[in-house]
Amino acid sequence: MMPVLIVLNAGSSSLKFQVYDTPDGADPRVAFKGLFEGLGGSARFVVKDASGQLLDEMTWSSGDRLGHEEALMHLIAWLRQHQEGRRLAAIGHRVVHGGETFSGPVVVDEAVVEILETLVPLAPLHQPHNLEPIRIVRRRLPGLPQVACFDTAFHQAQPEIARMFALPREMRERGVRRYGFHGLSYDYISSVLKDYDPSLAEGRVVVAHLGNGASLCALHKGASIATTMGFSALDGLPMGTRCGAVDPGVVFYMLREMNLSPDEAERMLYTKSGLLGVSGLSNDMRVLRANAETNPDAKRAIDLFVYRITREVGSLVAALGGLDGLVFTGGIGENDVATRSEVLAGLAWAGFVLDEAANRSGRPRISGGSGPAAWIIPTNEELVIARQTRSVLGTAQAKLAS
Ligand SMILES: Nc1ncnc2c1ncn2[C@@H]1O[C@H](COP(=O)(O)OP(=O)(O)O)[C@@H](O)[C@H]1O
Ligand SMILES: CC(=O)OP(=O)(O)O
Ligand SMILES: [Mg+2]
Repeated sequence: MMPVLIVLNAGSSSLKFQVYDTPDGADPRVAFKGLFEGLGGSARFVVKDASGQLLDEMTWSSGDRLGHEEALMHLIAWLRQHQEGRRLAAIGHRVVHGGETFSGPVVVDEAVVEILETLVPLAPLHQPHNLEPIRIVRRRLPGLPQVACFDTAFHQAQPEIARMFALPREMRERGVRRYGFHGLSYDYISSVLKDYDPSLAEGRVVVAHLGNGASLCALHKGASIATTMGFSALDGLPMGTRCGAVDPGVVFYMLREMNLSPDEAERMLYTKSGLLGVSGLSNDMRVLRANAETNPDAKRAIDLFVYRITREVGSLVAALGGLDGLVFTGGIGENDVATRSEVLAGLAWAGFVLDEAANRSGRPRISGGSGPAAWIIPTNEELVIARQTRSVLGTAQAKLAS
C-alpha cells in the first residue's frame, strides 16, 4: 500500500488540501487536490486529480453551517472511498508562526500544541485557523501522526542583526523580534532555482511572493538573509487587506485620538487596509486592474503597491550587497503581467531589461540583456510541507527503531 500524506492549509473560512503519494526514493507526488470554501456559510467542496481534472464536487446550504471539523471528516471519508491501494500515513499542516522554538518542522504532540497556542496573538489572522484542524485530528483520529510546518522556520538562519528591532533588551528577551513569513514558499523557490538558473541559485536574489499576503525575501546562495515581514505578518509590503509597514506612531494615534480599541485598530490594519483600504473597492488585483482606468482609487492602490515593492527591493539589494536576479511568485507575481512590468520599470536603475513578449506569455525568464535576470516561478508551499512531513516522520521512526 502506498503511504499518502494529506497537506492542509487552513484559513478562516477555507480549507485547502493536497493528498500526496510518497513513492520510495522520489519526491512526494500529488494524487488529489482541492478545497473547501465558504465554511460556516454555504460551503463547497471541490476535489481534482493531479492534472486538475474535476473528480468530485459537493455543496452545502448555509443552514448546514458546515464547519472545519465536518469538512475534515468529509475529506477523510472521501479519501477512504477513493484511496484504492493507498494508506493514510500522516497529515502535514501549514502553521504560520513557529516562534523562537521551532526552526524546522515538528511532530505534533500536546506540548507542541500548547506552545503554538501562545503564538496566536502574533498571527491572529492565520494561527488560530492553522491550529484548528490539528486539534480536530488529535480528537477524532488520535493515532494519526501530524506534523506542523512553519512559515517562519526558513528565516531562522538569518544573521542576528537582520532579526533585531532597536528596542530595549528585555523586549528581545521576550521574543519581540523579526521572524519573517512565507518561508514555505521561499524554501520551495530556493529548492528549484537551480533548475531554472544554476548560477543565480548561487547568487544574490530577491524573491517577491505577491499573493493575498505579500513579502520579499533576500536569498544569498539559497538562504534567507533578510525579509520584509517582521514580528507579525503585517509588516513590509501593502497586501490584499493588510497595511504593510506603517509608522507605529499611527497606532498610538488610532488608540488615543480616535479612541479605537486595540481590537478595532488591529482589525483595521489586518482586514481593512492594503489594496482594499486604499482602493475602497477590492483586495483582488484582477478587480483593481479591470477598474484602474476609470477609478482613480483603484489606480492609486496599484501604484502604491508597486512603489512599495520597488523601494523594499532597494533595501534588500543593499542587505545583499548587490543583485543577480529577481523572482516573481504568488497569485499576483505569477499572473499579473502589468505588476511585473511596472516593478521592473521601477528597478531599471538596477539594469533590468524587460522581455515584453516573455512577460506577456508568462514564460519563466522575463528579462533580456546582460543585467540581472528576472523569472516567474510558480510557488508550491504544499510540496514543501509534504517533503518536510515525510522527512521528520522518517527521522522520528528511525529514532524509535534504534
Ligand atoms: N489572473 C490574475 N491576475 C492578477 N492577479 C491575480 C490573478 N489571479 C490571482 N491574482 C491575485 O492573487 C491573489 C491570490 O494570491 P494567492 O497567492 O493565491 O493567495 P493566498 O495567499 O490566498 O495563497 C488574489 O487576491 C489576486 O489579487
Ligand atoms: C503569512 C501570510 O501572509 O500568509 P498568506 O499570504 O497566506 O496570507
Ligand atoms: Mg498564500
